[in-house]
Amino acid sequence: MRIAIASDHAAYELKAVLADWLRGEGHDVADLGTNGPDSVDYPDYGYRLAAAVADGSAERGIALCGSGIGISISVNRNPAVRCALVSEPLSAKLAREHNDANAIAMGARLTGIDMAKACITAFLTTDFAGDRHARRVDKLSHPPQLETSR
Ligand SMILES: O=C(CO)[C@H](O)[C@H](O)[C@H](O)COP(=O)(O)O
Repeated sequence: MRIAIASDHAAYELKAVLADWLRGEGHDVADLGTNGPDSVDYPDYGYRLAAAVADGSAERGIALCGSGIGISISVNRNPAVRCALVSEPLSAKLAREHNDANAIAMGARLTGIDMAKACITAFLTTDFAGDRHARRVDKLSHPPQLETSR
């Protein structure tokens, strides 16, 4: 599978471990940075990851920061991406089955390597269940217009 992976400085070491592991599993991995400990801003990497998923160059995205929160928020600013913040495999499985998530986010300061691998395995091997969930996911692409303040 074509997978894009990106992180801020808080998660670059976890990203490197996961990218190597995914390549060893036979996946085509695009590492979108960052690649060192220098402090960077998670939205820059979240937006980059989201663009790769949205334009189809990646089928799935994996976003990492210290908690997973900031980068998941930034990835989800792209309307073509449904990014689930997960910390255990059942959530990753449900994100696929019920939400057709095309990205997951995790926190390197909260989630260890083995747990991150278990989440990714569930994310990559679970199909979308469709049916009633398809109706709901479709609504995510058509949010109501928000009233503008006067
Ligand atoms: O966005 C986050 C929290 O919501 C991430 O955990 C960031 O990695 C974190 O904020 C970075 O913090 P730092 O003190 O600049 O390393």
